[in-house]
Amino acid sequence: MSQLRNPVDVLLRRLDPDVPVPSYAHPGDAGVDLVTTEAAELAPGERTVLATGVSIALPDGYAAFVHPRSGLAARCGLALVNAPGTVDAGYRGEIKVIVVNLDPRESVRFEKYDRIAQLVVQQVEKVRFHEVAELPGSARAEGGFGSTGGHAAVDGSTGGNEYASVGRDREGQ
Ligand SMILES: O=c1ccn([C@H]2C[C@H](O)[C@@H](COP(=O)(O)OP(=O)(O)OP(=O)(O)O)O2)c(=O)[nH]1
Ligand SMILES: [Mg+2]
Repeated sequence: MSQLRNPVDVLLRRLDPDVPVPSYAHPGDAGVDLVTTEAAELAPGERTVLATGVSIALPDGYAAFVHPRSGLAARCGLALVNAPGTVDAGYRGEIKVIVVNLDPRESVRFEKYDRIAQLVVQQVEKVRFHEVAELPGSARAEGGFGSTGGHAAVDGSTGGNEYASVGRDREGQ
């Protein structure tokens, strides 16, 4: 693998000596894979919290985000309940992955040290909130939750149509 450009140094502790130190599979990758230290089987609809065997100390101003692996999502219907999970810079505990089997029929089985998620480290801004009585205007104003059209509103109404489907996004164009 070629050298990474200006990598950020992150201290990592292995809580299980057989867990690999996470590394990028390709130089341009955004995430490093995390493994699980426990075998598990998830029935359809079942969720569990899996240990990864690592804890980290991120520099201040950074956070790590636990993202799903798309291969597992596509093949097994595996999702992360809280995707993306947020690992705070000050968190020193073991990184955990909250998985759910969204497949309606098949169980998902993990063996020890299977790669189950990926960790993306990013810089995060800190903000100061200033309370005001009125916010400045904008083109979007308060429009949201489907205000640009093409799908059902969140209140359950279908905007005058008898059905709601993602396909209406295409039909409306
Ligand atoms: O997928 C995740 C999400 C979070 N965490 C850890 C790191 C994070 O710093 C801590 C707290 O996460 P979060 O703030 O999302 O959870 P909370 O329910 O708000 O807990 P807390 O009250 O401790 O902030 O839990 C994980 O290991 N995996
Ligand atoms: Mg929190």
